Amino acid sequence: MSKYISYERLTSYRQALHQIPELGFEEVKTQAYLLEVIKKQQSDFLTYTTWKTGILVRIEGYDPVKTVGYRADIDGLPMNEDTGLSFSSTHQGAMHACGHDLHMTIALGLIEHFSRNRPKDTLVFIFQPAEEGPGGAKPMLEAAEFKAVKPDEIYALHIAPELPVGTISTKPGILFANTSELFIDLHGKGGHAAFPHTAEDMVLAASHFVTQLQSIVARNVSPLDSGVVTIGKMEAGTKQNIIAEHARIEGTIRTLSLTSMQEIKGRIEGLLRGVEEGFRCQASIDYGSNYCQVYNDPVLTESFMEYARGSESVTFVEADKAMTGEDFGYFLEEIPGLMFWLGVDSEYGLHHNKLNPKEGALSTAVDFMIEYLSERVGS
Ligand SMILES: CC(=O)N[C@@H](CCC[C@H](N)C(=O)O)C(=O)O
Repeated sequence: MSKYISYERLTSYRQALHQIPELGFEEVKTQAYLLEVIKKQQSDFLTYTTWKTGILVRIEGYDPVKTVGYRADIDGLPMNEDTGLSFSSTHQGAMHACGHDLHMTIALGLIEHFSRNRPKDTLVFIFQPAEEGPGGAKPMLEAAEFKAVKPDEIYALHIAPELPVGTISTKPGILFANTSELFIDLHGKGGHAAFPHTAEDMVLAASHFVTQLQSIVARNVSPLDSGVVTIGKMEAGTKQNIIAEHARIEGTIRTLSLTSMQEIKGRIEGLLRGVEEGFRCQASIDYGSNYCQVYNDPVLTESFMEYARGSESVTFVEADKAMTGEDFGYFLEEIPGLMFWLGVDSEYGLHHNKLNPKEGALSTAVDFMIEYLSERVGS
């Protein structure tokens, strides 16, 4: 139960949004739903603009000297939901498996509160598309629509399935890693399964390459540093009795420093040259989109943590760094602020097709952020 907003309304927003997950920059129904709720607020001091499939909502303070921002990401992931929930995704091949349905709902709850309780300073709520890829934060920051409402400080949260409901967690400095997507194509001469000596097998080449990749973090990244190279998708061949002429490997690289990112990319390119030579094929590499680290402003974060420790609405736990990526890092490059984890207690984690966050976390986040933002903007 929320102290400030109807819990039934919060869960109805969340369940409606959960049913219509859309991929990055395709969030058309999501944007329409959010606009429908925003337009219902009937506030004289609330205005909004759209940018691509995103929305910027401004609640003008009654005596403003600064603007405080709150960002929610709005896209889903390309996967089939397997939760069995009555409000499961109605979009085949798409799911809110990273909690953005909760992120949006919490922002709607905050908008509802502050559009009825006018703050002294101005608030801006940012519904940002394409966090999972190709990245909406960077182009949004460059857009005139964003520059017109650019906040002086900014906040965001991310659900944490492993933390209990009622808990929030963060730390000053680096919270999330630098990321780079990774797309590799291998092309060779295909052929008949019965005549392997006349062809170059891209299934075999790709398999060797993926195995070799594991040596990079184990043997090339300092044990005192951190790195991740994960391959999440591999496709090759067309039929069981045809030697594959093409393989595609898709993954992601995560590091805590840009130097390690460059080193890992250099090693991947070196190993690929070996695969080209060893398996008589041609390789191409595309790094897709890259996100900078999420670096929480030390001063704001220390004061946020002190506030959270004294709050009756939450239990605060200091966080460790995580190798997750978030394009909220681009907002933090330009605007002081922070991101924090919100406990949602799900047996299955982020990016799992059975992820099932507990909805009680909506009240925790809405109540805590109403109280914290009220401190920041005055009432
Ligand atoms: C919080 C979270 O899960 N974020 C995503 C961000 C995706 C980054 C990029 N598209 C990539 O895959 O490298 C994550 O996977 O950490």
